[in-house]
Amino acid sequence: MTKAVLGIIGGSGVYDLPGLEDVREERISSPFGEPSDALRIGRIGATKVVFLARHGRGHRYSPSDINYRANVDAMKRAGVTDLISVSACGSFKQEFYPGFFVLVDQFVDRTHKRESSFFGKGCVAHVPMAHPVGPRLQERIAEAAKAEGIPFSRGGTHVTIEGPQFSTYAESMTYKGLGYDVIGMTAMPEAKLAREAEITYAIVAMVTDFDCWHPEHDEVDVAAVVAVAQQNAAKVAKLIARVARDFPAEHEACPSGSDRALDGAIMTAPSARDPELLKKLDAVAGRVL
Ligand SMILES: CSC[C@H]1O[C@H](OP(=O)(O)O)[C@H](O)[C@@H]1O
Ligand SMILES: Nc1ncnc2[nH]cnc12
Repeated sequence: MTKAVLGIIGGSGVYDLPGLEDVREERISSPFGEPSDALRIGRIGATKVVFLARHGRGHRYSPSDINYRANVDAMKRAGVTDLISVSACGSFKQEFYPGFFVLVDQFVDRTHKRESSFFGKGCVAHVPMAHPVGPRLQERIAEAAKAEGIPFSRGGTHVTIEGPQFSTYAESMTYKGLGYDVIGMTAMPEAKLAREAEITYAIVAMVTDFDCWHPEHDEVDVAAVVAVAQQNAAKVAKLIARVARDFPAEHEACPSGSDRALDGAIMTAPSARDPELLKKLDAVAGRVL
């Protein structure tokens, strides 16, 4: 039995988690580098909750500069079993308007400048990613959104671009034509790393704009994103508080196998493994190493 600990990574406009009680700050150092900020560790109801501002407080890190590995590793070290990512995104669908929450369950990774695995030379692993979002965790978010009267939809594909620039019109039309639902700059490699760390992952994609494809809306800019993200912050806090209050004491087994993702995933023979890398993997892969 594993005690459930809920992790929250807050994105643009979400640098704190109102409602978190008995809070202490902890700077967790990771062998993969510096997390974006100190973890804020507290509780909501009976659930232990660990909050991290993805870009750091004051929004210091651009999507390409965030140390995603350190962030996820720090969450793992803090005991997080279930991770909810809160992320601002552009929309490719008329019905996903600014203020709407999309509980996406698929990702297309178009990033190219980020460390996207804890594993590598001296310890090679391949985890399954077909179903990157934990359906039970997502169900809990959906139930909470319903109870709080927040307009949301379940399912959808998120394309993660490198940024930091927003997309060109041609890119935007291409993603829309491919049937993608929303666009952001941070969901990948976060979701991949959570899977490698055997943390169940779900994402609340908060629509802030229509990117630049929509004939009746101005192209996206930071002011528009920030204005909507700030309006959404209170809704997000209510949503997370509800999820946390209703969270089970013990981690629920994930139907996608996220909590057992490393079973059989490591290819490198024990005799060929690099002891230095194994040391760094103590938290992420300690269960199987
Ligand atoms: C401020 S606009 C672009 C920025 O906002 C989103 O951040 P996050 O996913 O952390 O909420 C987007 O991915 C970009 O990083
Ligand atoms: N249109 C957009 N493209 C990429 N990231 C975003 N974050 C918020 N809106 C976005």
